[in-house]
Amino acid sequence: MAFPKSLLLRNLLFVLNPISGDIDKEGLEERIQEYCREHGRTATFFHTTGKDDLTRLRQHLHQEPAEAVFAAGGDGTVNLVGEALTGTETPLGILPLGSGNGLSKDLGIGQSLEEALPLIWRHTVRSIDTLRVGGHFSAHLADLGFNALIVERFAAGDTRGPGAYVRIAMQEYLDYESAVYHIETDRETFEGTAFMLTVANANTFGSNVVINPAGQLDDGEFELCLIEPFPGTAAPGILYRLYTEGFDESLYTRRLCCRHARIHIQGQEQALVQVDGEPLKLPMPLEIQMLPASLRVLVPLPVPAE
Ligand SMILES: Nc1ncnc2c1ncn2[C@@H]1O[C@H](COP(=O)(O)OP(=O)(O)OP(=O)(O)O)[C@@H](O)[C@H]1O
Repeated sequence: MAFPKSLLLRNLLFVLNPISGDIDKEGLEERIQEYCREHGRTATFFHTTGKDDLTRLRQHLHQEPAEAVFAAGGDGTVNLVGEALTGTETPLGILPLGSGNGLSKDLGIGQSLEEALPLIWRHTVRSIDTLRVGGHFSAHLADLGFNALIVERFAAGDTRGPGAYVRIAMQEYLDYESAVYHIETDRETFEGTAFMLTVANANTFGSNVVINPAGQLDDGEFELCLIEPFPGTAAPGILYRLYTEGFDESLYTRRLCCRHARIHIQGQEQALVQVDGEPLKLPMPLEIQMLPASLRVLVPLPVPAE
């Protein structure tokens, strides 16, 4: 089997998020620097502040162009770097240092620094689709409804980790009222009540819930994955299917495949939408546009067949 050749990318910019994943980043720059030196690469660093990062990163790249830019953080950091690079030839690399790291998992990137660092010299390049959700860039998953609410509550709280997420979900589930969604896509119209609706460019949440098992990051399409209201007794079965790639097998799920969509929630002028892990309040209707093959990403070389 012939392997695609890795690109010779010498000048690498690393975008470091100091707070992502509650991970101690002491010594991280030195480690990256040292690894790059060993492999004949030059590493420079850009630190996120949580304010105006996109504008600052674009200015930085304009003044000091890099041959690849690595997001060293979680999905929010990947979203930032992805937006800055979309529509350019410069590839995005990921060092997964967040709490969920959803896109890196979907791209088959190793989850430890040790496993991910070799991407700087050993990789193949894949062009993936990206989305605009209500004008906001999304490379991974966005959603409305129950999960968006939990992401917002989680972001507002001061406890991190999967335990806090599950605790908030259990508390909110009891009082949660599903809304009526009106959806128009380039192929069909749907109207009905949904517990949550995920706009999926990719497959899997950072929590390993597979919301869109058949979706592909480079097929020029995205999926709207709906979970309809369900009785409490059905919850364990739905959860089981979500963790075992069985989304389409449930009585309470539905998937619409499309290239463009407009979503309206009955009685709401704005709604909570989580986009690549960030909770946002966006006006209705919500327009979703696809930018096919708009972002180049570095992914591990395929493993040779035995
Ligand atoms: N220096 C900083 N201080 C405070 N907040 C920051 C800083 N830099 C970035 N941020 C914020 O970090 C968030 C993005 O974090 P990111 O998603 O990368 O990590 P995570 O939430 O731990 O991981 P994941 O999304 O994979 O679960 C954004 O809301 C951004 O505004």
